[in-house]
Amino acid sequence: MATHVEGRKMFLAGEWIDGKQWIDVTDPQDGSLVDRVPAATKEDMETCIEAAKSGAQVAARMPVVERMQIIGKAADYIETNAEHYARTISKESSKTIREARKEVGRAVETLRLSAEEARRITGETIPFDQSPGGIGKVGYYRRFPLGIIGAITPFNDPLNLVAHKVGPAIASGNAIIVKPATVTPLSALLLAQAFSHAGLPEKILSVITGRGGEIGDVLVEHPAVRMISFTGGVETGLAITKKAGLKKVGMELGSNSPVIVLQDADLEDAVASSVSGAFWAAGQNCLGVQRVYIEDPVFDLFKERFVEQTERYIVGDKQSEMTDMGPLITKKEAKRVEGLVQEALDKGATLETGGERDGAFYSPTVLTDVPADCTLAAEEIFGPVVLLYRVAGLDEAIERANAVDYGLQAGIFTKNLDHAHRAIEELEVGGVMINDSSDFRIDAMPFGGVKQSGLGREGVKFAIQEMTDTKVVCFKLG
Ligand SMILES: NC(=O)c1ccc[n+]([C@@H]2O[C@H](COP(=O)([O-])OP(=O)(O)OC[C@H]3O[C@@H](n4cnc5c(N)ncnc54)[C@H](O)[C@@H]3O)[C@@H](O)[C@H]2O)c1
Ligand SMILES: O=C[C@H](O)CS(=O)(=O)O
Repeated sequence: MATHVEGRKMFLAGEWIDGKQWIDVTDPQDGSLVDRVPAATKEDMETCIEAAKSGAQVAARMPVVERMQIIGKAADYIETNAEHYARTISKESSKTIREARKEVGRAVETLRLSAEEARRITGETIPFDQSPGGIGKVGYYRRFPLGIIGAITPFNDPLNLVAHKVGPAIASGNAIIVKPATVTPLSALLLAQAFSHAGLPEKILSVITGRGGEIGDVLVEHPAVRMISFTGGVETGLAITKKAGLKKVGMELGSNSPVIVLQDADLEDAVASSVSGAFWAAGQNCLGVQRVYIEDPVFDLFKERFVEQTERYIVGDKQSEMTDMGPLITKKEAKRVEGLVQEALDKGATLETGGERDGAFYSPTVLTDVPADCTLAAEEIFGPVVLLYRVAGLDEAIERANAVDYGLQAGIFTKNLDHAHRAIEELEVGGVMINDSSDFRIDAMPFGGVKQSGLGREGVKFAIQEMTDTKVVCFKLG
């Protein structure tokens, strides 16, 4: 039943603003109307940026203790209202209520880390007399906020990945303008609500809802915006970097994550971890396990156990405590994934399980014998599909794992330390998980990819470094 909704307001520079036009936010599992948000105009974005100019001055002058208190209060607010936040994530996105609750917990952690790291934004003294010209001089450097951060975020983690930008920005004395994913804006608006409740001064934070290209370009191209912090697909990332001009860009992009399972692995552990990593958030996970390279002697047993566990997944109503996996974000996305699988089957791949679509739902799918020229072998699937490959040994596994344009994170299951260290050295990724799948992250660790998976690093302390510049000070002694 369509619920009557008043429509949310967007958060422009500390004020809740109605829209002149609206965008429906619908539940991907049944198309029901969840809420409406304003369709911001280019003029709204211009207004936002103008307000952020003074917001940036206020933010930079905020004492660290005040930043810590406000961020901490926002975290408390979310924690107190955790179930409401989780229900909102689960209704507007693909996540089951269980997955959504975990995201809320992580967002609280991300904010608490941001409050902590606000007190650790330090510089250091530099011994200038290490050079002849520096004799009689002393000095140091400090870190200063960039000013205005533009943040553009994806649909799949609609709260925590916004917190990963807003928390560090405020901790480091910046103003920040968030353009959340068009299809999942509600969680970002709830984050703004938490900061509004926490007493964040006006004009420091804006959450402006609307379509990416229309208002995104204004944010990306405006010279007063000193960094674009983007999380999303590589095509969008490339479009943004071409338009951004002379400003910092942080790019957290796509992947096609590999996992290696050697014959000495704890097979049950490898299966359980890889199944979870493959189907979390219906595979709409930048760290999702997409390719598994299994050493020949254990391939058949691994495949048998992997398919068994996959077929136990309960797919259905996101709001049910029993459900393991929900829908993709739209029926169109489910059809895209269906087409990728069909292409592989047409080219000779074997369907071990799954391969069925029902509206926006696509069943957890396992393929083997996938030819190298299939799109899903090299590109990001971003859906609940995983490819199993038989390999002769570690050499072949590493070579094939690296043979794609992405490089976010990888996993390897082995008890052999030499093999683990070889994987650490030779896998072309931003993170290697030993005896875990690629799908592992804590919010404090440096996070990001190489090759087409991104530029720069997030993870609270590392995002703060990206969102600040050093300033050197030198005193010539009398
Ligand atoms: N590396 C990471 O940390 C990470 C995390 C989550 C998701 N992702 C990636 O994000 C992708 C899925 O998310 P998505 O479908 O929301 O990505 P997307 O690129 O379609 O959209 C991301 C954001 O960009 C906006 N946007 C779209 N076109 C734009 C334009 N021309 N100018 C400015 N903004 C524009 C969208 O409105 C949205 O807010 C996947 O590739 C996934 O791997 C990466
Ligand atoms: O989709 C990619 C996310 O960044 C992975 S996580 O949810 O932050 O672990």
